[in-house]
Order: sequence, then C-alpha cells, then structure tokens
Amino acid sequence: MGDLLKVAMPKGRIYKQAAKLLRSAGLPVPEEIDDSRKLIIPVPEMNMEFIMAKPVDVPTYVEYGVADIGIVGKDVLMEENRNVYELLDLGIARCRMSVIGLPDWRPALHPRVATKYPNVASQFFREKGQQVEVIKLNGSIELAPLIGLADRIVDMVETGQTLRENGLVEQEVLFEITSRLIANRVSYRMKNEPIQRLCDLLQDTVTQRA
Ligand SMILES: Nc1ncnc2c1ncn2[C@@H]1O[C@H](COP(=O)(O)OP(=O)(O)OP(=O)(O)O)[C@@H](O)[C@H]1O
Ligand SMILES: O=P(O)(O)OC[C@H]1O[C@H](OP(=O)(O)OP(=O)(O)O)[C@H](O)[C@@H]1O
Repeated sequence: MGDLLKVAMPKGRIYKQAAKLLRSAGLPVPEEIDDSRKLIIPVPEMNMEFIMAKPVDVPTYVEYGVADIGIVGKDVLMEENRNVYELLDLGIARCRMSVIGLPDWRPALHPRVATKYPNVASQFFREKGQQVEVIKLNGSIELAPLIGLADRIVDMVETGQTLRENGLVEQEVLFEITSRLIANRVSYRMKNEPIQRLCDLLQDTVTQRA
C-alpha cells in the first residue's frame, strides 16, 4: 500500500460535482458521505482520507500541509492567494465572477463596491485605475445595491436567477470560474506518485467530459 492521501474536500455545492467527477474517474467514493455530517472520512478503498472543509478554508489546509491535496473554486484561490500548487482545472462548478449593478447605474462620486472577494475586487478596480471603496460582505451580496450600501457588487453568477429576481444586471465579467485540484508543495514531492496518478486519471476524465 502506498502513501495515504489527505484530501481537503469542499462541503456544499462543489462537493456533489466533485464526488460525481471522482466516481466517473472510477474512484469508489462511498455514497454515504453525501449526506454525512462526519468531518474526517477515511476512504480506505482509495487509500485516501477526506477532510470535509468550508470551501474558503481548503487552500489554508493545503498550504499548511494538513491536507496533501484539495479541491477548490478558482475564485477562492485568487482571493486567498495561498502558497499551493494548482495542478488541474476540473471543469466543475462552473460560474463567473462579475461586476453587477442596478440597470440605471451611473458612476458615483465616491463609488462603493460590496463583495465576498475584497482582494480580487480591489485589484480589479486598481488595474482599471478606478478608485472605489470595497466593502466586505459574507453573503446575500445582491442586497447591497438594493438597499444603498454600495452602488455595485462583485459576485458570482451561475444561472442569473439571483440577478433576475432582484432586478440587477451584469456589467462586466471578471473571470470564468471552475474548481481546481491543488496540492501542498512538499506533499507534491514526497507523495508525487499517488498525486500524479490521481491527477492523470482526473485529467483523462475531464478531457472525456469536455
Ligand atoms: N452560483 C454559484 N454561486 C457561488 N459559488 C458558486 C456558484 N456555482 C459554483 N460556485 C463555486 O462554489 C463555491 C462556493 O460553494 P458554496 O456556496 O458551497 O460555499 P460557500 O460560499 O462557502 O457557502 P457557505 O458560506 O454557505 O458555506 C465557490 O467558491 C465557487 O467556486
Ligand atoms: O446566478 P445564480 O444561479 O442565481 O447564482 C448566483 C448566486 O449564488 C451565490 O449565492 P449563494 O447561494 O452562495 O448564497 P449567499 O452567498 O447569498 O449565501 C452567489 O453569491 C449568487 O448570489
């Protein structure tokens, strides 16, 4: 038996798609994990241990080496800026990060932008040479322009339903987002064989799906 791989798995919307991808790559992810509240799940059939993490924390566990590899959205990777290897675009949990406002938006004298992604948003507007005050929120970001906290937001758009139901419009797409396979830098060297094997297997599956 080779090295055990500790895998930081994001709970929530990415998990379902990640489990499906691993299963279609032939890996026996047990069905009972899907509805479990257990946080550390041994998967001996795969010589892995899943660490069920809040998505935004996945790069932290991987940087510190308490997880060898992890699955995380590109949005979180860009915002958190952790020292990890990005190994593979998994092509799952596809959405985009956009600038959003009310349809009658006009440039404000002191523009304010609300977002879950203050680092990404600040860099974006800085590069455009636009001075904006960035306000960090943790959810229901679309509220901000509706109640006057900010005149625009930077947030995720998938189906567009949230925008439609709240009368908001997308002004500009910053990035297309998918989930990525990441690795701890030391683990990538010390456990290279199993990590590379998994990476190749997933790459084949992702290519076949495309
Ligand atoms: N419609 C979407 N809205 C937000 N994130 C999406 C969407 N579709 C895919 N994603 C991906 O899913 C990740 C967020 O997953 P999820 O909503 O489960 O976590 P979360 O935002 O931390 O939620 P919570 O705070 O409720 O735990 C994002 O990082 C992004 O990569
Ligand atoms: O284009 P759509 O398909 O409508 O998806 C986009 C919405 O989903 C996410 O919110 P989430 O469900 O994570 O809720 P929260 O961030 O407000 O907690 C995101 O912040 C948008 O509000």
